[in-house]
Amino acid sequence: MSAGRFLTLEGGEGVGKSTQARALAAALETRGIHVVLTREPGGSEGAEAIRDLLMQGDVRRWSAHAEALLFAAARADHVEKRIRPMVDAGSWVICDRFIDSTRAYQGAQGIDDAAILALHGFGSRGLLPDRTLLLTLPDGEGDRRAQARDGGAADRFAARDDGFHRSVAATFDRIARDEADRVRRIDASGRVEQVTQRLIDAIADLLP
Ligand SMILES: Nc1ncnc2c1ncn2[C@@H]1O[C@H](COP(=O)(O)OP(=O)(O)O)[C@@H](O)[C@H]1O
Ligand SMILES: Cc1cn([C@H]2C[C@H](O)[C@@H](COP(=O)(O)OP(=O)(O)O)O2)c(=O)[nH]c1=O
Repeated sequence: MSAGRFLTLEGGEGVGKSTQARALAAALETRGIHVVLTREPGGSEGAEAIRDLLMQGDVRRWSAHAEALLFAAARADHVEKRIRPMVDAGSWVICDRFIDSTRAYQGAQGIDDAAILALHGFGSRGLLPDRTLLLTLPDGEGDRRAQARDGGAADRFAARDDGFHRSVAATFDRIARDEADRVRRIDASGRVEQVTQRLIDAIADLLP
């Protein structure tokens, strides 16, 4: 049995993460790879319960610190109950958002990167993906795609200003620069199939 792998997709809202997670899973399945598709927050029973706490209610329901702990707790459950067991069993796990989303989004709320990584070390034993694919679009393009998808429906996280989104994008960029072995920036413009091909090229060295 060949080794399992853990891949994550990251980027702002509407860049095409969930579309590409499905497309990449299908492309890998045609190569005979068993794929598990999952997402955060959520992905295991306990983590989905925490997702409901995070996504519903008033924008000010949680303090930034409480929110960082909830994301870390959800991830700890997801890693222990689902991600690690599936990778250990030889599957390729593709996760729509992971630790870099916490660093970007909770970082944009003033939570220190070192504190987020310390929580990840404790809760998820510091598990990092074999490869992280950071989808990028010009400013505003992801928002337009997300608005076309969601119409007026909004979760607790939708109503944030441009400064917040710029900070999120800047942190993703910094992580991609600092951790270039793990993280690859992918141009998410163009047709879905073109983007999927870029993703496959960016994991070519991991393929069996
Ligand atoms: N390459 C693409 N070109 C145009 N529209 C796209 C493309 N990829 C995804 N979309 C559409 O954009 C919207 C957001 O995509 P989605 O995969 O839900 O993004 P995310 O998971 O990053 O929020 C969806 O309506 C999706 O169908
Ligand atoms: C995983 C994760 C998500 N989030 C936020 C980002 C999104 O605004 C929100 C929900 O993510 P998601 O459902 O993936 O939204 P989208 O499809 O629009 O990308 O949760 C964090 O703030 N921290 C995290 O650790």
